[in-house]
Amino acid sequence: MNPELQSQKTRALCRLAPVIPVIVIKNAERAAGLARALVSGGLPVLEITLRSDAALDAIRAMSGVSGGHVGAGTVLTPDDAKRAKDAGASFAVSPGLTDRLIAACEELELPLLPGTATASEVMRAADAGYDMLKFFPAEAIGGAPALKSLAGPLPKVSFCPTGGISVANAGDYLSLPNVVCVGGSWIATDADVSAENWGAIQERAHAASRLSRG
Ligand SMILES: O=C(O)C(=O)C[C@H](O)[C@H](O)COP(=O)(O)O
Repeated sequence: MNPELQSQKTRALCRLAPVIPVIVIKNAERAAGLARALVSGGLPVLEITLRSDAALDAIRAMSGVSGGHVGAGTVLTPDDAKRAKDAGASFAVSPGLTDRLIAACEELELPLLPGTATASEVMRAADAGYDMLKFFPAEAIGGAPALKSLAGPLPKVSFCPTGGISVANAGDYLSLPNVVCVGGSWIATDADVSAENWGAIQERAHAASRLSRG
C-alpha cells in the first residue's frame, strides 16, 4: 500500500472519535470486556501498546468486538508490525519513525500513525508521504502551543498528540486546526481495568467522546 493511501486510512480512523484510548493491558482475559466498555462509551478506535506480554492476545480478543477498530501501539520494529498484523491489528502507532518501519507497514498494508516531535521529523514524515502523524510526547515537548506553532509552516499536516494528555487539557489540543484527535491512557486506568470497573471506564469514554474539535 502506498504511503498516501496508508495516511488516508489512518486519518479516517483518527476522525472517528476525538480520543484514542491508549491501553496497557496486563491480562488478556479482560480485553473483550474493556473493548466493549470503550466502544459502547463512544470511543471505537483503541490503541493497545505492545508494552505488555498480554498485548497480542488482547488485540486478538478485542478485534472480535463489533464496532471497534483495534490497533497496536509502541510498534518499534518490522517484527512488531508483523506480530501486530498477525494478531488482527488494523493499524499501528509508533512513538517515532524509521525507514524500516515505514517499509514494513507498507508491505503489510498496515496503516501507520508515526510519531514525530520536531519540525524536521514532521518534514521527513511528510516527505515519505505521511501527513497524519502522532505528536509525542506532547506535553513534554511544548504541548498545545508547540503544535499550534507547527501549523504555520506545516499547514497540511495533521496530528494526534499523545503523552501527558488528560480530560483537563484535551480541549486545548482539540481546538487546534491541525489536531484530529488526541491519545491518552486516562480513559482506561490500570486500577479500573484490574477491577473490571467497566461502568467507570464507559462513563469516561462517553465524556471523552463528547469533547468537541475545533
Ligand atoms: O507506548 C507508546 O508508544 C505510547 O503511545 C506512549 C504512551 O503510552 C502514550 O503517550 C500515553 O501516554 P499517557 O497518556 O501520558 O499515559
